[in-house]
Amino acid sequence: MASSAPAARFAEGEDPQQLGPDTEMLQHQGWALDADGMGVTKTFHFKSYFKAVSFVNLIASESSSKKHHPTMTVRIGSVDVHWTTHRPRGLTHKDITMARHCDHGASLMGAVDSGQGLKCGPSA
Ligand SMILES: C[C@H](O)[C@H](O)[C@H]1CNC2=NC(N)=NC(=O)C2=N1
Repeated sequence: MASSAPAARFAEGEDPQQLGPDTEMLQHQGWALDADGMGVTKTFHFKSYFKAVSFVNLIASESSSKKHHPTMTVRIGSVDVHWTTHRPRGLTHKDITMARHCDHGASLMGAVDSGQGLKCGPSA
């Protein structure tokens, strides 16, 4: 059989009944499950580098207060955000809540569709 979509793997102590539908909702909002099902990633696009960095700072601020931190890659007009929980290992309600916070923050920061972000380089 060809490779199929990954299944979410929730950390011990989480409620899959609750988090299953929540994860599907995130996938409808453009979040992709990691191949191992233990994390989610989304790329947010912006019209300027300053907006991209401002978005990172918005997420950093909430991360500090919630003590839950993403891996973020900043490019000239986009930011990749990855959420997973290291301990206990797997996807948790914290990842879901923070991913939603990212979607909210991105719209406050004026995120745009992928084709409309600032680009740099030979293919720009
Ligand atoms: C003690 C501290 O709260 C923990 O180490 C936190 C810090 N930030 C974290 N962030 C993420 N993404 N996963 C974690 O398991 C995690 N643990």
